[in-house]
Amino acid sequence: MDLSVSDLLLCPQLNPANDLKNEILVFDISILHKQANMPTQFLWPHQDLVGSQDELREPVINLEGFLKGDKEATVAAAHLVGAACINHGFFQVIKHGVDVDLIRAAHEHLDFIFNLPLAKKLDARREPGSVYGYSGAHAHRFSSKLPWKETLSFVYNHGNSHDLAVPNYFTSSFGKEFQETGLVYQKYCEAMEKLSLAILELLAISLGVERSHYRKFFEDGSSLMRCNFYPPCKEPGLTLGTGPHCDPTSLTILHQDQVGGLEVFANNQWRPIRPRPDAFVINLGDTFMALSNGRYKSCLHRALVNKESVRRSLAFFLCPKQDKVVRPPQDLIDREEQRKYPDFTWSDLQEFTQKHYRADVATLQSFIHYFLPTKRCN
Ligand SMILES: C=C1C[C@]23C[C@H]1CC[C@H]2[C@]1(C)CCC[C@@](C)(C(=O)O)[C@H]1[C@@H]3C(=O)O
Ligand SMILES: O=C(O)CCC(=O)C(=O)O
Ligand SMILES: [Fe+2]
Repeated sequence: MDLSVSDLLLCPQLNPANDLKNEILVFDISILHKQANMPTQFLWPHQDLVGSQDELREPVINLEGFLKGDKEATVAAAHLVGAACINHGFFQVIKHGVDVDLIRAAHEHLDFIFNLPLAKKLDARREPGSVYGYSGAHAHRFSSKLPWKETLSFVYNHGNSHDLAVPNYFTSSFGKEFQETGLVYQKYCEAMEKLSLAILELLAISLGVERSHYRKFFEDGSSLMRCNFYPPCKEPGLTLGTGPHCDPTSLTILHQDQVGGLEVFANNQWRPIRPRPDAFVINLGDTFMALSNGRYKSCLHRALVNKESVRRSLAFFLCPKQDKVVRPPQDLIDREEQRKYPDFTWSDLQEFTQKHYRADVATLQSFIHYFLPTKRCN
């Protein structure tokens, strides 16, 4: 159900996810590089730009023993995961079992996509209200605080290695010469699904919940894969590659290159994350925070850009099946005094972020406060 303009006007805090007020800017780096000043659409408020050099000392968790079934290693890993998630919802994992050649291929094919002529990329542009497709700075959605990045997002259906949605997306969007790219990302997403379901076991163990509870909740899900391409920027201190936000999704597995720029808000300051070539970055999102009844934190993070080099990251956003009701496990509710969040579906929250609200630091609160009651009225 689309909120009417009057609904949006009644809720001033709602910032329509599509707030275009003037002609659409095209994110064409070959032109933007020649401009003397940063276009105003890319300027961010000072409070979003301040930072520190105090790197976050997040846990870097070795998964080898856990993945081999070692009981002691499993308990130790679950403990480290729990401590990180109570604090800021962010950790890194090493010895994760994902083939290093597959990771390298996923990064190489990312360049094949973003090095295409702009017209070809724009042919695959996201449709309004859809999270899938190519986007240049989200210039077709927003008219201010544009992120200095190009993105490509596509869906991955869990549990079926014969599902051709990913390869078909690439050949239908970019031509049959991208069949290999589609196969690389199909395999990459399968590896992300396997790793995320394993991490969900550690999360369940750390919450004292039946070990397979969350794994079962997500195994028939459809996740979102996103390739991020951050071009160099002449005035990196005036803009952001990705603005401050919590992922509305459940669990994010991110592989970043060695350029650096990812930051997490912890202990009341922005903390740079040191890239590790052998690690995946893991952060919780809003939907998992609700599934933990608020025990674990949705990680507040952002991405900076720099003057010298392109930065690339691969983000796998774990999502449940669209119509699954997001509700904490009963024994967690029984142990807590009260529910922190009402029931909702991922479909409703995703629709909210694509049609009514630009995901930011307060997405879940805004969704529950302004969108759910409206939905319930009909
Ligand atoms: C459900 C989603 C919306 C975004 C992609 C996934 C999970 C992260 C979200 C996002 C990255 C948060 C920051 C703002 C955003 C607009 C972006 O910079 O891309 C968000 C994504 C989106 O709405 O496309
Ligand atoms: O590129 C990064 O390091 C972070 C990107 C991110 O947070 C996102 O795409 O949700
Ligand atoms: Fe994010």
